Amino acid sequence: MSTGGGTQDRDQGGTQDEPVVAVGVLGARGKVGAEVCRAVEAAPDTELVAAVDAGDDVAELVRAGAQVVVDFTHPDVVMDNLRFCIEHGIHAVVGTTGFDQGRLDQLEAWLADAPGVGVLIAPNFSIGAILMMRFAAQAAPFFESVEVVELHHPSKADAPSGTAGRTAELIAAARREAGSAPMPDATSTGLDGARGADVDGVRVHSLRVRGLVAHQEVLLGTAGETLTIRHDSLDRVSFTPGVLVGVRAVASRPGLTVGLEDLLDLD
Ligand SMILES: NC(=O)C1=CN([C@@H]2O[C@H](COP(=O)(O)OP(=O)(O)OC[C@H]3O[C@@H](n4cnc5c(N)ncnc54)[C@H](OP(=O)(O)O)[C@@H]3O)[C@@H](O)[C@H]2O)C=CC1
Ligand SMILES: O=C(O)C1=N[C@H](C(=O)O)C[C@H](O)C1
Repeated sequence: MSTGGGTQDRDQGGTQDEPVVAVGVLGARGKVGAEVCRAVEAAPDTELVAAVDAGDDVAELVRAGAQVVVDFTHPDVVMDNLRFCIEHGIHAVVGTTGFDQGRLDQLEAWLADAPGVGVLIAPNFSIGAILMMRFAAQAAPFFESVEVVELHHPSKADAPSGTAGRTAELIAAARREAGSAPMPDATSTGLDGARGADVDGVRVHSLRVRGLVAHQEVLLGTAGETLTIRHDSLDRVSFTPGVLVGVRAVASRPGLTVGLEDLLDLD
C-alpha cells in the first residue's frame, strides 16, 4: 500500500537543512510494524510512504520512493527483503531476528556491490534492553556464573531470542577478554534441554508464556551473592524511539552495522 509521496521537505517538520526521510515499512500490519508505522507518521522528520505486509507487492517500496525501509517481518523472509532493498539502493533498518554469521556474511557480500547503501540490524531497539546487555557484559567477569533467561509471548518464531543470543555473545566476549575461568557446572546427567542452549559457552533459557511481551533476566552469581539484571518491554512502543534513531542515521552509515549501541551516546 502506498501512503503518499516520496522524498520532500515537509511544511510542518523538514527544512532545507533537515529533509524528511521517506520510509517504507515491511511487516506493516504486524505487532511491531504497526507501531513503527504510527511512530514514523507521528515524527516531524519522517514520512510513511509505503506500508507493505505479506501478500503485498514489495515493488511498492520503489514506486513510493522509499529511502529507508524498516523490516519487522519473519526470519524466513527477511533475507529476500534485504536483497531486494540493497539491489534497489534502499537503506534498511532491521528488527527481524534470525541472523547468524552466515547471514551477516551474505549481507556484507551484497553490500559490497552496492556502495553507499546502509543496513542496520539490531536484535533489540529498546534503550532499556541495550543498557541491560551492556550492564550484563560489564558485570560478567566479576562473577563465577552467568546465565540468561528470556521470556516472550508464545507467537514468537525463534528461540533463543535475538536479544538473548546477542547478550550471551557479549558476556562470552567480556569473559574471554578478562581471562575468566569456565563457569562451574557439575551436571552429568539430565533431560535434553534442561540446562538450556549453549551460546558461546553461556547457558540461555527460553520461556514462552501467554500474556508476556518481551523480557530478559541475566543472573550472575559468585560466593555468597547474586546479581540479577532484568529488562521488561511491557509494550511494543518501547522499540520505536530506537527504530527512529536508526532511520535517521542509516543513510550516513554505508555497509553493515550490527547493534544500535554505536548510534547512542552511551559512554
Ligand atoms: N529488534 C527488535 O527490537 C525487535 C524485533 N522483533 C522481531 O521482529 C519480527 C517481527 O515481530 P512481530 O511484529 O512480533 O511479528 P508479527 O508476526 O506480529 O509481524 C510480522 C508481520 O510481517 C508479515 N510478513 C510476513 N512475511 C512478509 C513479507 N514477505 N513481506 C512483508 N510482510 C511480511 C506478517 O504477515 P503474516 O502474519 O500474514 O505472515 C506479519 O504481519 C520477529 O523476528 C521479532 O523477533 C520484535 C520486537 C522487537
Ligand atoms: O519477537 C519478539 O517479540 C522480540 N524479538 C526480539 C528478539 O528476539 O530479541 C526483540 C524482543 O525481545 C522482542
